[in-house]
Amino acid sequence: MRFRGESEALTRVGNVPDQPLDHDVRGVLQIAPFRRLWISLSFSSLGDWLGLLAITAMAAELTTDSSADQNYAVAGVFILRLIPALLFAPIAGVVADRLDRRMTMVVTDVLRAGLFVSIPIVGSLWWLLVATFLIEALSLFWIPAKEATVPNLVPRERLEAANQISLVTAYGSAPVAAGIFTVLSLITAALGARFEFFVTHPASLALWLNAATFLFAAATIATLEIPRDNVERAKAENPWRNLVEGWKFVAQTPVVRGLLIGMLGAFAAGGTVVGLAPTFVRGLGAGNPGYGLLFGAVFVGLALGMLLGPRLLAGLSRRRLFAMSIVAAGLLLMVIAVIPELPVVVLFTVALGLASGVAWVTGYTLIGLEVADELRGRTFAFVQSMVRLTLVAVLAASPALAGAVGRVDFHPTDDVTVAYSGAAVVFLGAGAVAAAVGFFSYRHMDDRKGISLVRDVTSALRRETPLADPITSGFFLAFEGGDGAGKSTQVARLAEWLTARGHEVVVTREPGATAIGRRLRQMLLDTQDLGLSPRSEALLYAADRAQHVEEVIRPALERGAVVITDRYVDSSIAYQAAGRALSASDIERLSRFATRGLMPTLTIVLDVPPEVAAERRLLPPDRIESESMEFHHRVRQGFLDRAARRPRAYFVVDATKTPTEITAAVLQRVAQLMDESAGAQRPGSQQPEGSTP
Ligand SMILES: Nc1ncnc2c1ncn2[C@@H]1O[C@H](COP(=O)(O)OP(=O)(O)OP(=O)(O)O)[C@@H](O)[C@H]1O
Ligand SMILES: Cc1cn([C@H]2C[C@H](O)[C@@H](COP(=O)(O)O)O2)c(=O)[nH]c1=O
Repeated sequence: MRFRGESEALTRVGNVPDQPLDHDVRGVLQIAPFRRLWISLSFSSLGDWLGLLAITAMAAELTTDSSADQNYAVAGVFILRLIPALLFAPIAGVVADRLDRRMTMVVTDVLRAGLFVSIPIVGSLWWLLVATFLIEALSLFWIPAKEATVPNLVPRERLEAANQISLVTAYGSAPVAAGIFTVLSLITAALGARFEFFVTHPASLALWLNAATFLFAAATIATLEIPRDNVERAKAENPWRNLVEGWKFVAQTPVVRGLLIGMLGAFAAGGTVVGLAPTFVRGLGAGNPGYGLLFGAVFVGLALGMLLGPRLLAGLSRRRLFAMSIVAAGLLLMVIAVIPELPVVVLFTVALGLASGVAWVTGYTLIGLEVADELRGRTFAFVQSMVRLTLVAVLAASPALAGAVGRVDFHPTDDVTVAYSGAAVVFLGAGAVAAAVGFFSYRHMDDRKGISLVRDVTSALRRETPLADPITSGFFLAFEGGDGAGKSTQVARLAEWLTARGHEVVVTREPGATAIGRRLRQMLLDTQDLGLSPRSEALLYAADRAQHVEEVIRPALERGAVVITDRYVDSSIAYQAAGRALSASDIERLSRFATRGLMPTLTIVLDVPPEVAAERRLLPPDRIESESMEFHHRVRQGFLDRAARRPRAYFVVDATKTPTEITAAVLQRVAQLMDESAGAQRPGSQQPEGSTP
């Protein structure tokens, strides 16, 4: 089969979700199928941790010769847990995409249970190592099946909450497992007084309980219905092609590539911390207690990041949040490396964990949101195997690197020397690499180019309506000015000129370009005194604008048309803020809400003294035209002030000139703008930096 293009293989990309992401964890647990998957996951995770503790303990017990042999046996367990990822992860992805994911999870849970039961029964080191390898290989098939299932069970807006609870459960079950293991060890010791078996096999109870958790997990999802999309398409391929298609998809899709690179950078930095933390802490003069503190700090931060980060920045593009958190993690690691004070290091380590937690949960959410069901298993599996590969490489290389670097003395002044350990220097490098990777990832996958990141983050923190996705086609022009300035005349002339040059031109106006807008216009301009308050007036203009953008402007720009509007946001700032003396920032916020931040590329202001404009009037004045001259002077000043603040986005024309002179100036400016944009394809812009609607 031909490799399908990115657009087909990605689900609808929701950089700003239609509905805000819902982080109500209790709400997501009320979705019955997800709740069952989560219960199953909780038991499997508990089993995983318990299994790790029991197997490593038993490996040491089965090797009684010397402590060196015991260390090798335990290290062997860890290595055997990593190797299957390198061998089987790609196949596991194909299985997750082709086969029934529920069956995959049930079968792997049951087989893992059987293997755990067998370890104490066989009771030999070689079988323990073989079983460890097989268990890990089975987990590799279980993980992508589970990860790829979550998006099938919860609506898009709840996916992040589902990932948050899944990840927190997966890692939160570690201390629970440790507690259970301790209690079971005490029970085993007591049983050992009566049964010889428990003296020779002290980890058996833990391993059997562990087997029971896997059986329970399997039973929980045995009857779970998992809706699938396009699974037939994946099945129709031969498995080899499935595999190649998965790799191609990851390699050729910028967002997935960006995600992968970001995750690998983050894990490389994380691996460095894990590998070098003991030496680093020793360099700070703190021994094991300091190491424990640092270890705990990472996990506290991770939990906080997973739970709070995405909620705090709910309105921010997930791609941006992902890349930003990796950059932040890298920078924090650099700070940790250069500050030789344990309390400060612990504090920054919490922050580092927090940033990593955000990156982790966001990365998972992004894959779930953006990768189509039929490719999701392979994508998760690919990410998983690359992450493990990176971890192995970093864990192996970082101590050697730190050793090679050795102690570095830094002399800020002649009589002050600050000594950095090799570990600190490697931390510094790893942090710089992670920050650079995060930045690269940001550039690679940014879905809001042209929108200031600071602006996006601020509005997310303030819980403001997120700006809409940038429009990358069409051209958006607005005419503004007082009543009778000559806008309609110039709009018509410009439209004629552009049409003659082959553009699709949509001429529109405010208020009244839609059915709802026409009714609002009647209310707004009716000279009969309805007692309309300034605030109601502002809201009615904003309502007209929201409808206008949704129904007329956005669709036309998306078609690639040139939209020319006779009045837009600036009229509200000039009339309702300057004219009616309402707060300009209130009106700006209202307009931003109405337009989701869509602003013209160029606003042409026809400037004319109100007295001159009034003389041009042929019809009786409407409600607003009937306002006092002072009002109209404030309005004129309102337009001019706004244009003066952003001269590049405005073109002010002296509208006392003849219509022909004005047209010539307008055409020249528009032609110049279009020439400038020809290379860059400048669309209706999305609130360029520093602008407010
Ligand atoms: N530069 C000009 N000099 C003199 N008269 C003009 C000029 N431009 C337009 N006019 C005339 O002024 C009147 C108002 O023009 P036009 O309808 O284009 O203004 P407008 O800004 O759209 O008005 P409104 O805001 O009330 O809709 C028309 O009769 C038009 O022919
Ligand atoms: C969009 C907009 C308009 N107004 C005022 C300005 C004019 O007096 C009328 C519209 O009449 P026109 O003949 O179509 O120019 O409405 C306003 O006060 N606030 C606005 O946001």
